[in-house]
Amino acid sequence: MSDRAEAPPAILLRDLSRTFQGRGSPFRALDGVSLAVAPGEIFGIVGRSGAGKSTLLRCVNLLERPDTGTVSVLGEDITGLDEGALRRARRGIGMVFQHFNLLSARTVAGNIAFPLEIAGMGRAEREARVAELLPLVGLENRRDSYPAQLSGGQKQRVGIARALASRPRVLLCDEATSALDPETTGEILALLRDIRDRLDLTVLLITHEMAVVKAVCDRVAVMEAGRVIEQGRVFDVFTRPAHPTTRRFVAEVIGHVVPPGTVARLPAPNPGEERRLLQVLFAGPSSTRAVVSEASRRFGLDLNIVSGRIDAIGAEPYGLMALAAYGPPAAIAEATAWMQSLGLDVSDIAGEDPA
Ligand SMILES: Nc1ncnc2c1ncn2[C@@H]1O[C@H](COP(=O)(O)OP(=O)(O)OP(=O)(O)O)[C@@H](O)[C@H]1O
Repeated sequence: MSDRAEAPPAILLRDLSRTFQGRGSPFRALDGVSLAVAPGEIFGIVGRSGAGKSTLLRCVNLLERPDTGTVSVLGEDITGLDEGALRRARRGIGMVFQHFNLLSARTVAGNIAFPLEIAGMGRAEREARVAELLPLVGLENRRDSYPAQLSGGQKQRVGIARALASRPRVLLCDEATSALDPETTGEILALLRDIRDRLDLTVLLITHEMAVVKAVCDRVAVMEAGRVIEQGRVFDVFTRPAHPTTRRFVAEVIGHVVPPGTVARLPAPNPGEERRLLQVLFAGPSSTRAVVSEASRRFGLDLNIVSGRIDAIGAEPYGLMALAAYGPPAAIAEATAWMQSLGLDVSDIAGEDPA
C-alpha cells in the first residue's frame, strides 16, 4: 500500500469548506478539509451523524459545491469546469447509495443500463455492457427481475453495477452497507474489494461504522464537526488511535484495551514503588508471554496482565495487551526500554479508565 500512497492522488481535496444557511445561525458542515486518496485505494471516511461525511462525499463529484477549496479527480481540478465538462468528468466518478435508488419499474438490466441510456449509448452497446456487468456483481440469473423481487444485498449489487456502467475510475460509496444486515454487509464489502482489484478502481466510502472500515479500507480519515481529526493506515489508526474520538470509535469494534472498572480494582503499589499501566502492542504472530515473564525476572517486577487480545486488520495480525507493572520506578523504566528494544510498542495508559 505504501507504493500506492506515494503515487499521485486519484482524489485530491484541498481546504474544502461549506457553510449552510439554516433557519438559525449558519452551520459550518465542512471546515477546511484536505485529503489525498491514492489510486487503487479503498479510503474510508468515518464519523458520527452530522460530522460532514455526506457533504464531503458530495463535494467530490460537485453534487455539493464547496464555498472554498478545490477538488481534483484523476489529476483534473473539476471545481473550475463548466456544466458540460463537469457532466463528462462525472462519468468517471460512479456513486453507490445507501438506499440503492433503483427505478422500481425497470428490471435489473434496465436499471444498470439507465446511465448509459442518459449518456446516449446505443441499445446493442448498452446490452453488451450490461452482459459484462451482471456476472461481475453476481447477478447473471437476475437480469429480468424487478427491484421488488430482490433482497437488499441484490439491490445493492444492482446499484454497484449501475455505478460501474460508464467505466468510472473512481467509485464513491455513501453508506453503501448501512441498510444491510451484517452478513450481507460482509458480502457487499467483499464485492467492493473484488471490483477494486479487478478494475483497479479507487474507492472513497463514507460510513458511521468502524467495523466497515476495519473490514475493507486501506486508509481512513475520522471526521468530527466538519474537520478531519485523524487519518492514516487503518492498521495504525486501529492500533494507535491518537484522538479521543477515534479511540472511542476503535473501542466500539475491538473493545477497550483496559476493560471498564479495571483501574479501580488494581491493588495499590508498595511504599516507595510505583504502579504503571502499560499498553504493549506487537505486530505479527509473535507472542508477548515470554517477554512478560522475562521482563519480570530481569527487572524484578510484578507484571500483571490486565487484558490482551490478538486480532488482524486486513492481512496484518497484531496483539494488544495491557500490563500493570509494579516495582521501583527505575526498574519499570528499564523494563519498558528493554521491551521497546525488542520491537514492541510500549506506551503508558495514563491512568485512563473508560468506566
Ligand atoms: N442542504 C443542507 N442545508 C442545511 N444544512 C445541511 C444541508 N446538508 C447538510 N446539512 C447539515 O450539515 C451537517 C453535516 O451533514 P452531513 O450529512 O454531511 O453529515 P454526515 O456526517 O453525513 O451525517 P449523516 O450520516 O447523518 O448524513 C448536518 O448538521 C446537516 O444537518
